[in-house]
Amino acid sequence: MTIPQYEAATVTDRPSVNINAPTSGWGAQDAPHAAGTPVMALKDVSVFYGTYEAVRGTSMPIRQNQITAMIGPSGCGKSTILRSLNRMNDLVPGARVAGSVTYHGQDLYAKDVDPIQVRRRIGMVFQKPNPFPKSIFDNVAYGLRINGLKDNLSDRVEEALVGAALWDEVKDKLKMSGLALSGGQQQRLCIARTIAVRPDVILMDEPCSALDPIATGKIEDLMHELAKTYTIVIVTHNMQQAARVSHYTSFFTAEVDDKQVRHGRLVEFNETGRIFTNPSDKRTEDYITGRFG
Ligand SMILES: Nc1ncnc2c1ncn2[C@@H]1O[C@H](COP(=O)(O)OP(=O)(O)OP(=O)(O)O)[C@@H](O)[C@H]1O
Repeated sequence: MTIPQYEAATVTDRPSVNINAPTSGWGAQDAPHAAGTPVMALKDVSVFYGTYEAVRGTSMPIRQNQITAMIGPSGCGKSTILRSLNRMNDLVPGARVAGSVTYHGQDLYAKDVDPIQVRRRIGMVFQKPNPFPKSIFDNVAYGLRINGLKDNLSDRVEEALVGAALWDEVKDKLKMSGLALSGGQQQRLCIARTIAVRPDVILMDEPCSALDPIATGKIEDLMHELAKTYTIVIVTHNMQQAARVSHYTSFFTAEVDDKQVRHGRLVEFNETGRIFTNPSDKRTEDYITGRFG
């Protein structure tokens, strides 16, 4: 396995962020670090569903204001690892995370860390656009209201819709149901809902797989814009998409053990240009050249 080393010290030595402290500002403002420094780090992370070890031994950094893509064949544990980054696996009965996931140097899984605050700082956009059956305005205001961020609600909703490149299309119909929008607009509405609470990191689980090429292009353009403010991790089945949008890429595969059980493994993590032009591992090369997967 080829995983270039990175300096964990750059994460752990940095000033601490109190994950549990509710904030009304940008998460990144709490820890104004230069683009490219690791904001999160996985070290030897394995995720279990009951006794089944779905992914084993994953180590990689997630760098500030960069887009990190996770690619690999179906069932190799990309979504499982993505969900471990904001404790979404806590919601799956029997799921357990071993190893260390840190956010600004703090253990995300420490007993005193509040998973609700974790998910506010590390937001998530899902594969299928999932607006609530509420108005466009209320969809975006939802997270603000439940986090008690009720000041300047209209301004914040507008700011989020502008940030999600949806404002011009919906500014005259904010009371219309979010469900009445097109699929691509719904996904941008979900992105607006996610950024309204000003997270630090945005996790995206195949955000374009239900969208047509034009809507996909808009989300990809938006990701470039969002990366100026946020750190983004995206799971994608689409290698061209990973090559187009991401700065770093991790390639996962599934290994079969002696008992014929499949376990996801991170094969290679590197700058996206390297992964797609000069991968270190033969398995990565075979995958990106379409020889398997
Ligand atoms: N809730 C769950 N309970 C039990 N096993 C699960 C659960 N979720 C995922 N798995 C298993 O964990 C392994 C990794 O699944 P995961 O969805 O993370 O892979 P993936 O690489 O994201 O796949 P895909 O690209 O098809 O979405 C698979 O064997 C899957 O069946």
